[in-house]
Amino acid sequence: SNSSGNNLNNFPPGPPGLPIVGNLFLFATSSRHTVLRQYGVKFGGIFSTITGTQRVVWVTSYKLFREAMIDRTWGFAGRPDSIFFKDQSTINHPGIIASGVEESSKAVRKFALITLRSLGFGKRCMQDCILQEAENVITEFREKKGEPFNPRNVVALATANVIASITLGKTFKYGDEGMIVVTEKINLGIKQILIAARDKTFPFMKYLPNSGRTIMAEIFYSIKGFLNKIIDDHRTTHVPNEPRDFIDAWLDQNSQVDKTADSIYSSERLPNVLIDLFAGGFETTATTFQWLFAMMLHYPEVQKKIHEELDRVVGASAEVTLDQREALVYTEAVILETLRVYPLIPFAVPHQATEDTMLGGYVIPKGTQVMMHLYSVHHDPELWEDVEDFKPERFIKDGKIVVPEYFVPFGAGRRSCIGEQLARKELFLVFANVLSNFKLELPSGAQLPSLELMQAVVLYPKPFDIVAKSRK
Ligand code: HEM
Repeated sequence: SNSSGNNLNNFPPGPPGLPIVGNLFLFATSSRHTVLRQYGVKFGGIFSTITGTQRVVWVTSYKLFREAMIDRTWGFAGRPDSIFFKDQSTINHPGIIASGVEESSKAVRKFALITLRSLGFGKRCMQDCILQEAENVITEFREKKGEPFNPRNVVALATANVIASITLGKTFKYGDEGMIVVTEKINLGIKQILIAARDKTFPFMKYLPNSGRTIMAEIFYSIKGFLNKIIDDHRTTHVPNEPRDFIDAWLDQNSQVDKTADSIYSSERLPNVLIDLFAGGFETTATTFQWLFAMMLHYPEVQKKIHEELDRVVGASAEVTLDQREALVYTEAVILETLRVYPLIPFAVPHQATEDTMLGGYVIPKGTQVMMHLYSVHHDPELWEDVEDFKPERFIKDGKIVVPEYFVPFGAGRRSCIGEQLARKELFLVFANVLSNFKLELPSGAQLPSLELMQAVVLYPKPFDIVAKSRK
């Protein structure tokens, strides 16, 4: 097989580009998701762009997304080196998000998936951790006493704490060193990714001082220092085979399952895996809450229906738990519809062809970066009726939730999100309990939250304030 990456005889065509900057202009526009979708329609669900020296293939139709992620199994399960910041540690001991398809990486991903699931049923039950954080959110909202506030920081802390309790066995308060590390530093790192990767896209840039790389190196150093202290504490308090959290589970796996000197469950790898759990799970979930709140302000009739359902199923005073999830059909449908309209990682995490692989009749050479434009799939008028409307009912059939296979906010296949179950439980428990306690309103005189999509790896809304009126 041709692995040189130069086999362009049967490569997907694309819009014409300008020299050097190529199709970079495409991504400068704030409506870039609409632009990408339109190119997808024009070129039949797959096209290519050029930025600097890099050719990128874009998949926009569900049919080809499915072919790439499901039918081709490992064919597109790689990750391009260029877009991630890598130092010696992440190259030799990769975490999860940027790792390739070596057996060790597959094993670590599988271990993380199984461990997240089993911790959910264990002593430190996932539901208890989440309900504790929902309680904190409600307390914070109540303390605003009906004054306008930006809900972002409150839900961000709650979301970070859910992951912190499952992985590190502890939670944080505002201003804690830990809170700053897990929310601000890891986030700053995500934002620096693109800057740090510049010199791969434009090779001449490696001769310029690259502040992105320096900042990333510093960020990683301080995050790891912090995590290693927590890991050391675990080593002294850890009881074998009674994992309290993800770190304990890792230590068990290292000492009992894999005794080899170069264990894949090594101390060097653990902080990199933990960082990826925060990087994958924090901003995504926190931002979904912001979109949910924005929807409540935009569609008061939707909020009214949720309140009616909560009052009918749960009653006025009780706490909402997972036992009621199946009965709270409309509330669940609102969460699904929000994720449809605002898929938080609109082009998933970049993929890479692991070998020359067929897709849509084209040959995608080994090493090519391939992007799955989830946003296009979720906004395809041939799949979704009244595609531009916010319509939770589309997920309800005969009084039950029905999720079509082309609903893919978590991706699909070998590299799909490992936090989906956790995220969906968290979104449900926190959102339902907040709405059970409050009616969310627009501050008087304020404009409705903007629904414009900010330009970033994650789909952020512009900041907005809400008023939380107590219902109890
Ligand atoms: C609303 C919440 C979330 C959304 C929308 C979301 C979405 C996604 C998407 C689209 C991907 C990339 C799939 C691909 O590359 O094709 C992904 C990967 C990932 N997510 Fe999530 N995610 C969410 C929450 C979480 C949570 C709570 C965690 C962890 C506890 C998590 C951990 C990860 C990890 C580790 C990966 C990388 C998997 C891999 O590379 O093999 N995510 N997520």
